Amino acid sequence: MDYYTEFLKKVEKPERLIPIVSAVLATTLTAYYVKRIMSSSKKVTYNGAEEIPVPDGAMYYLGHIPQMGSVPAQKITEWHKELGPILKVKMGVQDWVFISDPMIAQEIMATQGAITSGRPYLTFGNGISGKGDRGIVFADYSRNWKNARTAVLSILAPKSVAGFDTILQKEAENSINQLMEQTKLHGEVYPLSFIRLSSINIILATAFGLPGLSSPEDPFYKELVNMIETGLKFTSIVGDFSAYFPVLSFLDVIFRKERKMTDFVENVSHPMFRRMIKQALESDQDSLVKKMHLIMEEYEIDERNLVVIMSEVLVAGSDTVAISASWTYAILCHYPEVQKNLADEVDAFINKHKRIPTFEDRLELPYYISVQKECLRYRPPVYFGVPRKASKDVVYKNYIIPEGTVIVTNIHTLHNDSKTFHDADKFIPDRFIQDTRSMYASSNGNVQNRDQFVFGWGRRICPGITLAENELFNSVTRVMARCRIEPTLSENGDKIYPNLVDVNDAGSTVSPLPFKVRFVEREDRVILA
Ligand code: HEM
Repeated sequence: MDYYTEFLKKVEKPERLIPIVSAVLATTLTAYYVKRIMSSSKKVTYNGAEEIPVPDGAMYYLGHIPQMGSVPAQKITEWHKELGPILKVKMGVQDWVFISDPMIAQEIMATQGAITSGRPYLTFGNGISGKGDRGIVFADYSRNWKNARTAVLSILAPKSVAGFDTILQKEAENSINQLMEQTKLHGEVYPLSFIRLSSINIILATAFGLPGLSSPEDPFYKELVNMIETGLKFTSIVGDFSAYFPVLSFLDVIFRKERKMTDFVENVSHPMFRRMIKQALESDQDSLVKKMHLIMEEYEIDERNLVVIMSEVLVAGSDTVAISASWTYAILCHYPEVQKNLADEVDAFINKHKRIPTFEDRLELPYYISVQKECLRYRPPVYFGVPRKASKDVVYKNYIIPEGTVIVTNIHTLHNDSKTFHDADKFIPDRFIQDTRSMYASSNGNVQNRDQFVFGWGRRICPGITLAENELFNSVTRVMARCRIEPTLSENGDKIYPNLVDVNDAGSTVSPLPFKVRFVEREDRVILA
């Protein structure tokens, strides 16, 4: 928004815009002619290749961006309905290929993964924070990325995550206590900040071996949230517009884009992570940092790379889970009968085993498994995942996806496709009742039987699936054991339910609009706590 604010200040004095507008026009025209000359000379042709369908109305240089509205995935879903499961959209000067069919996604993103596992260049992720091919999330498909990923997987793989069970259970318990306390104190609670606190605490504990923070008011929590939000802003289209509209890159100089990003990285974010890594190494607790430290030399990870990897793990691993849990609570609030079934299932487990279930016991809770999968399907926390880039020309049937094209699976379309999910627009809690596979197993298994698409594909599939699944399991089953999620009440006593229709699309994540609910202690609970 900084850029906009500064831009608007200039708009208030239109005469100051004249040089900018003239430069845009001049550069745009030059770019147009250069591009025409280049595209006529550089075009690679394949005999018999068909054009990938392109929606109408692309504007010169802006492409389809002006048509996309505040939730681009919804527009792309409309285009898929009209043009089929694979289409090409102009994002500024970049070509993005969108895929809405699981079989096609599997073929392109996984089977042909050797040439589709790159990431597009982003000024912040690649040029400034991860410069020198460091990091994991934004790093291009390279030896450095492979080393970083192997190191991260050594602690996020299912067996390693089991070692964090106690921490995960304690955090879930703390979070529920806070949600219930807030409800008692204020009559209602806005759950996202408490859930977010819990998911940040889990990363602090597992990745850094650091103690959890007790409240969203904690200054360090606020620092971390600011760090996460600023990083996300810098990687969004608004924050990095010259990646999409290179002709406007001179505005970066005016708005000091790179300078701001560098200041943030060198003076705020990296120093903070260096401090956290130092604390982690001095702590008695086991952690991802300690494990990484031991294998850094073997995997050629230098000190700056460790800082980048750890900052990306914190960002990738906290908001995604918090938003998934928020959606789950928002949805369950609308379905008291589903809450009742979940509570009955958890109660039956507690009566039988005289303890609360843990993730290891998940097979005894098939209804919970189904409901959680359905919540992720019905309202996924991400629509585009993390975009990929073709590192060579990709051939799919009669189509060619040229080298350098950005490739995205549109989870919004895929989850709303009635060929993949019957009555896709309905919340059907027992949709997955026959399928108790873990999300990890389902995401990595045969695509024909796959029921999870939110974690991506192939070589770059999310390495945090089991941690995410474990966190959600502990939180949701514990909430159901202890309380009911109820709507808030207006002054007249009318019930106010969370909005499940409109979303807050932040680019990398899609969360519910801010909502309040009540976590009301169940009088018929079978645990006392
Ligand atoms: C519900 C929660 C989560 C969702 C929906 C999610 C989703 C995703 C998606 C779609 C990708 C891109 C995959 C691709 O390119 O095909 C990804 C990558 C990644 N995720 Fe997650 N994620 C979640 C939780 C986590 C957690 C808990 C962690 C770690 C603590 C994590 C760490 C990462 C990392 C490091 C990458 C980059 C992998 C790479 O580029 O090789 N994620 N995630």
